[in-house]
Amino acid sequence: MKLPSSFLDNMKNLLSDEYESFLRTYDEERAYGLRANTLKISVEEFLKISPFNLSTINWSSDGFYYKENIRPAKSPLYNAGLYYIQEPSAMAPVEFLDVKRGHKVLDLCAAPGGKSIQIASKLQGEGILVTNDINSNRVKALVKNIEMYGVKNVLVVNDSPQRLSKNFEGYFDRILVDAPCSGEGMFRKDEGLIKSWEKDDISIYPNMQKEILESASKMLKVGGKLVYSTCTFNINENENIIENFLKENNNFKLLNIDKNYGISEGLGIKEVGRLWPHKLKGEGHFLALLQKTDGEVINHDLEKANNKPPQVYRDFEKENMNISLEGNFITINDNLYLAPKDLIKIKSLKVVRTGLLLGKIKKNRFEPSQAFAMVLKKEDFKRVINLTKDSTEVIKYLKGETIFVEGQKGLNLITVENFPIGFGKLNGSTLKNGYEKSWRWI
Ligand SMILES: C[S@@+](CC[C@H](N)C(=O)[O-])C[C@H]1O[C@@H](n2cnc3c(N)ncnc32)[C@H](O)[C@@H]1O
Repeated sequence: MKLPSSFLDNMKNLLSDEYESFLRTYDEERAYGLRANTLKISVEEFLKISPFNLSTINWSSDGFYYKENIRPAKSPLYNAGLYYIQEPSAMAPVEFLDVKRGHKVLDLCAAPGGKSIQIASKLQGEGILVTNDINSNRVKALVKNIEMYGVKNVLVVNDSPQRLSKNFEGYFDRILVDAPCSGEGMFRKDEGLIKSWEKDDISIYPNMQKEILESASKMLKVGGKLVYSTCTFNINENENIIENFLKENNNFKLLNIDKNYGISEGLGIKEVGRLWPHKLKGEGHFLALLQKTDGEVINHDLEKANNKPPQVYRDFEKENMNISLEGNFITINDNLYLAPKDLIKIKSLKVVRTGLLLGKIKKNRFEPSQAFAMVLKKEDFKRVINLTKDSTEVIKYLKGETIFVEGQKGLNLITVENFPIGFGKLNGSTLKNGYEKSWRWI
């Protein structure tokens, strides 16, 4: 791997005695990780059905290393949203955010959504997750992941931190700022990033990070906690950002990150955490935990809750389901959503998902969405066709092909090893494939 000489000079300056040992990591295998999605499966149950050889990641409650030769995205269990593939050190920021059930949490720079899903699994369906990214292309991946992993209590937003801060002043218990950065910790994972690092002007990041953190801080409640993280080694994007922020915001204090599992002190700041590839099995991350100690307490106007769904939706439930959903139903452009509770009135923000997208209201019927299938349990649906993870049928289903199976006529929930992956309509033994087109295997 050919690393830019200016990068190596910077690292030598930062690491002095440790530089040689850091440099050697580029000749070693990188770390591969995945996290069980505890919204759908417990860690114990996951380990029972997982076909992979896994070992524990110490700083994560549900994260595991896997070996390079395994391709976990090629198992149908992945499409059931049972695990997320995530670089091991990227699992640390949410572990230190101290998210509790019922919290209101913001993930401000969220796409493609690995850390949002991790936050959602800590919330376990209680409270609310607002997940945002400014980049409209990357938001598409964020939406897909939110849906595939079965997150319901969510607002997906595609807007700027500044505009968000006008809506959510003093609203959140927890905020994650996983900031855009020069990505120096990603070189082993993606060599293409070395070229971008050389080509791009990385000096733009500190100002961008400063502005994002400033907007984020306005949205935190008094007493609330914020994690600022990056996947770069550059001190200007890490310790210096925090030092400068604390100088300008004396209503914030820095909390200590426990230095277990090979996590190190920061450069010149003891409280922050550094995950170095030469000190633990991970590609590298920086994280700082801040708490707001003082500020204005804001009361927000809440949206009217408990809107009823249209009758066609209730008819659909009666015909197909063993459960009936309760909550606040909202229709936007013929799309029916189950909105999160305690939603505040939103003014002029680009919201792409207001809770769970249940489906489309057509003239006199309701058509369920892929996202709806992904939040169900097999016992919620009247007709279920279960496929085994190693069957040719499940692969064909994921490719969008017609399959031939036994079952009851009508709309069926299709499951793999009893975990939902989508819908299909059975007529005789022919299953019309309902798997979302944009999710299909190619
Ligand atoms: C490090 S990545 C986030 C990774 C993500 N947290 C995850 O775990 O999957 C940083 C993200 O910040 C987004 N971004 C860049 N500028 C931003 C801004 N001003 N406000 C919000 N997001 C921004 C980028 O589009 C990018 O998706």
